[in-house]
Amino acid sequence: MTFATQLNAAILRTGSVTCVGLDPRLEQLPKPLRESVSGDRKDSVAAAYTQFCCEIIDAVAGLVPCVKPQAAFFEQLGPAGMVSLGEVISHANRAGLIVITDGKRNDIGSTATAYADAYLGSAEPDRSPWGSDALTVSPYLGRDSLEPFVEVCDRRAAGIFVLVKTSNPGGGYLQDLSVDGKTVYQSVAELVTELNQTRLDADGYGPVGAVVGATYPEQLVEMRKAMPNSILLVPGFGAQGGSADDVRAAMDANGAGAVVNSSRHIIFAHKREEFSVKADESNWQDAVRAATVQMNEQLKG
Ligand SMILES: O=C(O)c1cc(=O)[nH]c(=O)n1[C@@H]1O[C@H](COP(=O)(O)O)[C@@H](O)[C@H]1O
Repeated sequence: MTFATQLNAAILRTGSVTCVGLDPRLEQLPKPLRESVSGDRKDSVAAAYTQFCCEIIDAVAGLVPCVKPQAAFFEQLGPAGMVSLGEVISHANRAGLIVITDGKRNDIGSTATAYADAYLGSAEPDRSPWGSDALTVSPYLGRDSLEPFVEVCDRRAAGIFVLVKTSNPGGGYLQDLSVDGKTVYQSVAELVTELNQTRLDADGYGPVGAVVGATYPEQLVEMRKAMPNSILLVPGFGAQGGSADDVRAAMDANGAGAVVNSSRHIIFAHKREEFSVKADESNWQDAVRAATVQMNEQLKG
């Protein structure tokens, strides 16, 4: 089964398009985990990140189709953080969640192949060492930097999400530039659609997905039409201000074809007043679950 087929099936099975972003930050961890850390020792922080993310996975398994570990927060800890990232991905694999590793990688073709080999594919027999089902990828180096990823996607039933229109305020600096009568993000969308053409599943989706931010609802409508064969990864919901109304256009007629990411608003829900937890924050997982259910409901409504 291809990546797109699997992700759409998981969306329909769970009745959810929520993607839970795993972006751990030491200072925002719930008390019991913060207190388990000795000093600022990186291996101790990494152990807390592993426990935090694995318990989030246990709390949301069955409620959502996928999780998105953000590699940056693990890399920040050095080698111990990378071990933690590997453990978190494996735990999500075992919990039956689709894993989109957020690394925003890319390079010249031959190096891109190494990134693709490293990250893409969770299924035996040709499982990648990181074991993620998909990876976020930058298009900045051009078509021949994306093709190696797509070839590995073909071999390992994996997917990529190409940065098309990002959620950050400064993204337009390059993405909105006009060249030959179209913007850079529109040109990237055309390339994404082209790469999918010979690779469509029965529902018309290919392995090349696209990132389009919830913070640009008009462009989201435009990009849904421009990339009918791409699963959209829509970040920027919640903490960055994106609302359910802003992302409604991302989903197809079946309510699939897109996932909406929220990181801080779900994983640090113990800090939100509406999800009050005990003073010792020992039941922080209840807040994670409640915030996930709330987001699912908002996106259905
Ligand atoms: O590729 C991404 O996931 C991504 C693309 C983008 O345009 N904007 C964006 O915020 N992201 C990521 O999505 C997550 C958003 O986190 P929250 O703002 O806490 O929900 C972070 O891991 C970002 O790196």
